[in-house]
Order: sequence, then structure tokens, then C-alpha cells
Amino acid sequence: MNVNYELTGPDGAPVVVLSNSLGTDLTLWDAQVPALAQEFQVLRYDQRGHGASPGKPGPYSLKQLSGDVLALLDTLGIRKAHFAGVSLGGMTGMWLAEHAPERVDRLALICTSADLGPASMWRDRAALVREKGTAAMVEPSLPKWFTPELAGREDVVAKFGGMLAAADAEGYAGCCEAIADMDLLDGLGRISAPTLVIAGAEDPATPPAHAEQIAAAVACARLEVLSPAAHLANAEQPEAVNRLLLEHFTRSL
Ligand SMILES: O=C(O)CCC(=O)CC(=O)O
Repeated sequence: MNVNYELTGPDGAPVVVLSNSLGTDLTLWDAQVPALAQEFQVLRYDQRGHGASPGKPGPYSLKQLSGDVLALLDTLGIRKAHFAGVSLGGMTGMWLAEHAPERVDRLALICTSADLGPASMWRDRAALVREKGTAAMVEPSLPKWFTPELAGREDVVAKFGGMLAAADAEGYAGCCEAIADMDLLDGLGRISAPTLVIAGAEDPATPPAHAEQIAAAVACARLEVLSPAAHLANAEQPEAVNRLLLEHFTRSL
């Protein structure tokens, strides 16, 4: 499946792939690209059914979402890259680091989880969105994505609410089903990529306990908890996240 992407930064520099969360698109990373592109080629893409990537009838699996990334890397002739993902993007990153370790250099997992049940909640949400569209998710999502000060700000509502309302209903639902069926916990111990795990202290969707669980199970992991930050911590705390990502992707081991 061909996904929409954007590649920014100096030719020949190491590549950092940026993977978006459920209901967002590649512009989720607007505050990261200028900082990362000083040192890296930044490859951001839209998860299927999000932004300008076409949706296909769901359900999807993390294997399929990860296959989209591998196909993109193959198309661009990129053998190995650093990878950063928010939530669903982080789940995609964990799947890749376990199953295609030769393609993942260092991993950064932002506000994500290896076990985000109950599955029935994700299936119910998929059904709701197939019936009512993604616009029905805007009101319940924004207070999870941002702490109260930001969640009500006009520009934030316009950008992130607009992104979510524009997501393809089938694409969003298919991604919900990928989360419902995900099976990442047992594989965490097989991840060998040096891993930075970032949590938002005020994230109600993937609270810091989920990040602690990942950091405890991955052999070479480091945990950072940011505050104030909810689920889209990279958008709420861009300077802190940029500093952590640059440090993680450049430090010598
Ligand atoms: O909308 C939510 O409840 C959070 C969604 C989630 O955790 C998956 C994602 O943001 O990619």
C-alpha cells in the first residue's frame, strides 16, 4: 500500500521516520521537522486512511501498518532508519523493532502502549466511527490529546480537530481494530534497538504506567515523563521532545 509521505533534510544524512497517532496525520510532527532536519533526513508519512494516505477496508493489523513503512523504505532505497512514533505510531515502531530489527536503528516511543485494552472498546469505537464518521470523535478526543489549557485553544482545536474530522472513517476504524488485536507485550524483550520512551504525565489515553511497562521490558530503554503534557506530548512540549529526540538519535553508545 502506498502511503503519502514527505522527506525533508540534507541528502545523505541518516533518516528518521516519524509515524502519527490515531486520528492525526503527518502534520502532527510540524514542530519536530525543523529541529530534526538540521541533522537528519526526516521521513514523515500518513498512516493509512489518515491525511492523504488512502484507506482500505479494515480491519487492519499492526503487521499491515508496519508493512506500509517497510514498503515506503524499500521504495526510497532506505535500508535502516531511526523511528519515532506517537501512540499508534509507537505501536507500529514496536512491531517493526521486534519483527524487522535490521530496518530499525534507534527507536523513540511517545505516549504509547504495548497493551491498550479492552479490545471491545476499540471495536465499539470502530463501529461508532463507521456509522457516524470521525467528526464524532473530535469532542471526546481533544481533552485526551492536550491538557486543558491547550485543548480549548482556538488554533489547537482548528488544527487537530480538523485533522481528526478529515480522517477517513474506514481508515480510522481499521486502525482501531489494529489496536484491538495488537499483541506486543511478549515481544518487548526481543527489541534490541536503543529505545527512548516518553510519556505525558497528564496523558489519560496512555498514562505513564504504560510507558513504564515498556521501559521495564525493553533491554536498552530509557524513560522520560514530561509535564504538563497529555497524549500528544510532542505537540504540547515540542522543545523538550525535540531535545530528547536529538539527544537519543545522536548520542554515541
Ligand atoms: O483516542 C484515544 O482514546 C487515544 C487513542 C490512542 O491511544 C491511539 C492513538 O492515539 O494512536
